[in-house]
Amino acid sequence: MDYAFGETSADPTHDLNQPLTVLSFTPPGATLPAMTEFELIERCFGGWSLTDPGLIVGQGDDCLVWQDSAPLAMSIDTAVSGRHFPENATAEQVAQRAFLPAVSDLAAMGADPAFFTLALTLPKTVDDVWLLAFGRRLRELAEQWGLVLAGGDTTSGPVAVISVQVHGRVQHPLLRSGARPGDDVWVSGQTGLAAAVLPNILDPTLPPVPEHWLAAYWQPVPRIELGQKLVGLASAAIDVSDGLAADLGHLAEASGVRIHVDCERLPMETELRTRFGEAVWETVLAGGDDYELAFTAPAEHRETLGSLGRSFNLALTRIGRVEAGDAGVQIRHNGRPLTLGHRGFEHF
Ligand SMILES: Nc1ncnc2c1ncn2[C@@H]1O[C@H](COP(=O)(O)OP(=O)(O)O)[C@@H](O)[C@H]1O
Ligand SMILES: Cc1ncc(C[n+]2csc(CCOP(=O)(O)OP(=O)(O)O)c2C)c(N)n1
Ligand SMILES: [Mg+2]
Repeated sequence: MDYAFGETSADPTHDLNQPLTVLSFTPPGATLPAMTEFELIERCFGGWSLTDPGLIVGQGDDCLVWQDSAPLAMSIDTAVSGRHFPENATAEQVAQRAFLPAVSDLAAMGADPAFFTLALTLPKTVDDVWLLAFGRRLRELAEQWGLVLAGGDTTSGPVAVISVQVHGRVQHPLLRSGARPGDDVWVSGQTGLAAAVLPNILDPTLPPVPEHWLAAYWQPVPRIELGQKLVGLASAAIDVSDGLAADLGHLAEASGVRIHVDCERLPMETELRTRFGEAVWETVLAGGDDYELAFTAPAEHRETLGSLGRSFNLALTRIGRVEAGDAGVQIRHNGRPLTLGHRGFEHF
């Protein structure tokens, strides 16, 4: 397979409706620039300005060594070409799709970003132009979200596979297991946009969709600040990667509770409803790739959560309630149980 990453552009958010231009790949058989693997890694991933006193030994040795005063939350996520991002994604888009969902796991735990490691498997056809663009965008994101690149691993392989392990400080982690009967169920922002736009991502000849739908897929916003503010308010939290119904299901099982969701309460822009009709419920509840936070909280915190959302200019919507009963999620639409064809993304 010819590996096709896209052209690099100065502004990765620019004109997301345009089809991606594919280029800048060394054709099979052509010679790569005379730079060794180590020189390339050093040029792309070395000398980043963001640093932290906790990093005692960084890139260049067999292990990194980190010392921290607080407990660290750690999570690893893998992004696979053709599975988590399309094969023709640009270098910048690949950086975004690999990094931002990983950071979202820190948000779900209420953790404060500290550092990350990066495991890269790349096809041999990747050239230095691609790698430099990938490194540049990753560096911007790392600075924006406050994660020091502390180490990693680079190999070749048949397709691009990028693993990002994130580490964040957390004294009182938000867990999936704290939901209690009587709690409210909340979600941040709006789910369904990234899933709604996936067909257009895979086939750019489809009619254009709103820019912010494309941005929801290409540049999800980890809810780091919200996660930290939820410590002490939320009883349980999870980030929505697979689908709202599936991820609330994980939370319900971990907490041993029954979660009821009212479709009428789900935050949803009119355009989504108009385009998808009745299929909208599956998009919003089972689409995935949202990276919003779903959480539970005692009813006494309703007002505080309302003003918290307003202070961030981020919708926080009460979408249901927690009850005692068999662990799981019950969805109701117009007072009747709604059965979805599926509840979220599954790899196998
Ligand atoms: N290959 C694995 N080895 C050990 N633990 C795993 C593995 N894959 C997933 N897990 C654990 O299962 C839990 C759920 O994983 P996952 O669905 O990937 O969570 P998330 O959506 O937060 O990334 C996590 O606690 C994770 O550490
Ligand atoms: C090209 C492409 N096809 C399909 C999807 C949809 N998709 C792939 S993985 C996934 C779920 C999230 O990924 P996963 O590896 O399960 O993340 P985790 O739950 O571990 O955070 C979704 C919705 C996508 N993002 N890109
Ligand atoms: Mg994971």
